[in-house]
Amino acid sequence: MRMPGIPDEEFIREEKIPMTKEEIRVLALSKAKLFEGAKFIDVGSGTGSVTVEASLFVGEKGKVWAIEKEKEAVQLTRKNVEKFGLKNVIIIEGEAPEALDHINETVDAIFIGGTERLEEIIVTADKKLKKGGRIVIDAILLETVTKALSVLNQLNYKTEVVEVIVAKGMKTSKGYAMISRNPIFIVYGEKQ
Ligand SMILES: C[S@@+](CC[C@H](N)C(=O)[O-])C[C@H]1O[C@@H](n2cnc3c(N)ncnc32)[C@H](O)[C@@H]1O
Repeated sequence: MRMPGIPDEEFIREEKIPMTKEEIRVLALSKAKLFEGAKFIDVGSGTGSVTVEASLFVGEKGKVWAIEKEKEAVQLTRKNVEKFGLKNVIIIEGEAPEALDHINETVDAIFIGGTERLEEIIVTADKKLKKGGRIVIDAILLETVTKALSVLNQLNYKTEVVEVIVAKGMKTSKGYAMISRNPIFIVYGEKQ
């Protein structure tokens, strides 16, 4: 088991594919309440950074599905999964919610970083989630936050939202300058 918090520099990156930043991954996976042996779905895997962190944390007895609709991002997820030598990851090229139908097991937590068609994704994700499991959504837009909360509340989830504002120190000749990371919202709900 490896705790989340891999430095961003350790991932293979591509400029046009956005990555969930290290500090946000740590918080989001903590809100997902992952544990060793857990089953986890990453919707909109992008670079694969969340998939990689989750895979290392749940370990060999756990399982991670990475869903991504863009071919280039799928390839990047695959490169990072290979770089970290992960054997418990299944990559699904396709668009959620339909791509979720390729998963024939119930899981312990679902992370949604790709928020196109969010409402439909949450409703389908709910059917794949065990009771007591969590759906965690990263959002930049206020509208995404209100939509996520509204759908989760309609499904009777116990919901929370946090706004995360992080600044990371950059070493300069005069000392450390704190450079802001984009603020982000993490919405999460627990299935009752
Ligand atoms: C903000 S990025 C995710 C970043 C990712 N967590 C990472 O760390 O690299 C959003 C990704 O979700 C994908 N996406 C958006 N909506 C999707 C959907 N409905 N189904 C599958 N992928 C989706 C986009 O193609 C994009 O790669």
